[in-house]
Amino acid sequence: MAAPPPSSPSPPPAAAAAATQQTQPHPQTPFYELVKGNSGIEKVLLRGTRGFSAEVYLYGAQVTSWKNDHAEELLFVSSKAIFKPPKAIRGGIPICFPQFGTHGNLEQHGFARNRLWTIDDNPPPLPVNPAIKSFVDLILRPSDEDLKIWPHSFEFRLRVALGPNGDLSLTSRIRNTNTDGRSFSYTFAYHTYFSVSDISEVRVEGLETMDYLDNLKGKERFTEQGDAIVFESEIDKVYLAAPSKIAIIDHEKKRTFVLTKEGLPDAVVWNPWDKKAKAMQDFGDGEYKHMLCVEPAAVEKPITLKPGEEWKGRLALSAVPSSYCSGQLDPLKVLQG
Ligand SMILES: O=P(O)(O)OC[C@H]1O[C@@H](O)[C@H](O)[C@@H](O)[C@@H]1O
Repeated sequence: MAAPPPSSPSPPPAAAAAATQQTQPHPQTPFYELVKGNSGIEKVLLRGTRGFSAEVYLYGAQVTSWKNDHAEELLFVSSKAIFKPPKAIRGGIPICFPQFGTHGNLEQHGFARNRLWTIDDNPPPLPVNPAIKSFVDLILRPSDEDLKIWPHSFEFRLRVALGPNGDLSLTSRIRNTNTDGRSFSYTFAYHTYFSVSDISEVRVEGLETMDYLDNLKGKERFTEQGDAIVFESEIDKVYLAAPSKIAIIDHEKKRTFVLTKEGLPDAVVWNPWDKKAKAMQDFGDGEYKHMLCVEPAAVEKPITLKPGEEWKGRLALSAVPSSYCSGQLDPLKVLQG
């Protein structure tokens, strides 16, 4: 379903004003295409200017592709990913809601990532950059089965937008629609899998000196020491109160990913490394070398919403050439370009 291009017939003068209103693209008019993806599941294609593109599966509202103007894939999706329930798709940007990881009694990472979302063609207005022409709004409401495992009524709206410079943004709006007066609490993450040339050539800046919970050590709290984060073995850490900008610098590709997060205090960093990779059915043995998850999240302090309240959490991603000399620049200057 592609949004119609603005047409320009010559209506009679009296009808001209009304016709213009109907045919001019409103800034909120979504420009996307709906096509069949793997396993026959529908996916949304977003196409930006200069060849930028992104894909979003209705299954999990999961972004599975984000390409730059050279058609290079910027996100990692496993060659063994399974595109059907009940598994979440291994790669892209799964959404963890209403639980991150094992921080609660639900299945790992909650159920939003393995539910079928629908397109919301009439979402409540969201302030939008008028330069953004390619976006889609998706919505998830709980089914009767979901209400049995998490007895709360909610509306989860996700907007995925492709900016004029190829930036990708995800805006989540979660509303408590309980009619019995009850609040609910949840944890959340954008479980973003970045594609990297070689994990040993990658560093993450912005998280140094942060406190973190180490999932490999029973969620014990530690403080990161020293410089930027580099990778030599399995990592599974939840950095607490992380800055709003984090950079992933891929030296071999000469590419820097810049993540900007709002409403999401924490950031999870995960790479399974060789042993865990082998144990995962939907992940290739050597694929850990070519991916890194950096996941803007709200983990340590769950978010609580009273009935009628809405929360917003946003992630913006950009991929820029790194004109970066290791250790010689202030990371903040790198982040600000
Ligand atoms: O295999 P899953 O459920 O997608 O989870 C993958 C990983 O996701 C990370 O976010 C968690 O911190 C890890 O503990 C977990 O192993």
